[in-house]
Amino acid sequence: MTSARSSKGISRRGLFGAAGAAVATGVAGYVAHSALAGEESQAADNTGPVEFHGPHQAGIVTPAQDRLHFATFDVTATKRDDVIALLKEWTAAAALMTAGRDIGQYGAVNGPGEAPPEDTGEAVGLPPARLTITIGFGPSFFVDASGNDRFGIKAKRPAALVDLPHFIGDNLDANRSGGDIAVQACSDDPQVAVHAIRNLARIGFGRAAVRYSQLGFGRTSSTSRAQSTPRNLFGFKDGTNNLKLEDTDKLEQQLWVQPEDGPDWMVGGSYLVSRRIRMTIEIWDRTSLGEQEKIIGRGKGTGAPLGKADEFDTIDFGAKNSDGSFKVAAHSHVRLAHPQFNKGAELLRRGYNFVDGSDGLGRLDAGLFFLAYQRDPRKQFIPIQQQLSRSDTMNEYIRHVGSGVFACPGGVTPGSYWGEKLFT
Ligand SMILES: C=CC1=C(C)c2cc3[nH]c(cc4nc(cc5[nH]c(cc1n2)c(C)c5CCC(=O)O)C(CCC(=O)O)=C4C)c(C)c3C=C
Ligand SMILES: [Fe+2]
Repeated sequence: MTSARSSKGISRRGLFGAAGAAVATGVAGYVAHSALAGEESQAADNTGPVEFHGPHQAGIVTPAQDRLHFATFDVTATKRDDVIALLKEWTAAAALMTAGRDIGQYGAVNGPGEAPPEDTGEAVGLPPARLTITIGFGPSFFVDASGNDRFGIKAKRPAALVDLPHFIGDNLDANRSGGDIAVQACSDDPQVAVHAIRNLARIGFGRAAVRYSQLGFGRTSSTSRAQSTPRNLFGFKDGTNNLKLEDTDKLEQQLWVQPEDGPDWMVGGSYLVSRRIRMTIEIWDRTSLGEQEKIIGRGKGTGAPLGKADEFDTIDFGAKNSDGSFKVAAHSHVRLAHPQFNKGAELLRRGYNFVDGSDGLGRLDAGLFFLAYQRDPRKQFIPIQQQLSRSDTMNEYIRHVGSGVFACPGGVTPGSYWGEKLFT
């Protein structure tokens, strides 16, 4: 694997340049459509690359892209050196793919005719479309089920990387939970995100096997104030009161692992909790508008807190209706999840809508693939979810069916590889 393409090779970006006029027309059409709909227009150009290297991994505060392909891997290699080699190869491939290039020396179409191509090819001609690839290590990467040190890194397992406890109502499928390594690929083009996971899986053959993967087709949060707030499958704006990349001080307090937290290899990193949350949307769709708004605690049209007019108005948790009940109900989702009732804890939510066909009983297998980054899950996701699982009136309409927790190290510098500090 080389970082430079061969003189024979054609980069995807090169091909994209040739097709630039057609794509530009598409972008212009999209903006015009948005303006007609009265919506805030998205970033003007979602086709370009996102820098892979930096102090933090891309794909966390990066303005949330529209598409997700998430996968977890079980490491089948048993030797430490094989794992390191895999991480090096994955890092090199991720750097190329996020730059919009084929992987390998010869890419998809320029290699010898006798060998399988190094790159699977379905992204040839596509722009990078803001592809980010983010990696995290699960508890099982450090120790096996018997507590044995798998790769000589047991002592480096962060205290914050706890196994998540059982929450009331959990109905977890082991085949959609856990995993030694998680990879989150996000892009504004679904084929680019799928290509990324597929090629990492291909590189991993014989050393790491896909445990499960999840496609997401629409973001359910905004991670920048420049983005409009999208809607989840309940039809509500989701991501209004999220941590945003502009909140730099808060990100240090709530998102990024600090030197005093340790371990060293996690400084500048963050912990990811993933939850596959099935939504019983057929039942939700028969629930009155008033009840839906009471459950969430916000208006369905505006996204404003109940009793307020605008989406970003401050929530008044003391405001009451004439019957003495709280305008933002005592067991509403936003009240129970708000930092005011969680010792100040916040999350950077980065989830996606999913519909994976139907379940054989005429119900859509649909929901929210919840992804949340944080500085310490023991102080953030766990207590918030304990409170939600006990009292949230939304629980009647959702079921947590998959789960994972991963330590995502700090950013990659040129010449280093994902998790290098964990192995040195
Ligand atoms: C444990 C954390 C959370 C889970 C699990 C969760 C699931 C979940 N949420 C929605 C829809 C909405 N959530 C909203 C706000 C919100 N949710 C959480 C946490 C979890 N949600 C937080 C911390 C917040 C912010 C609360 C606040 O500070 O005001 C909203 C309102 C809009 C917004 O602020 O984003 C909606 C809508 C669904 C459908 C869901 C599971 C399927
Ligand atoms: Fe929520």
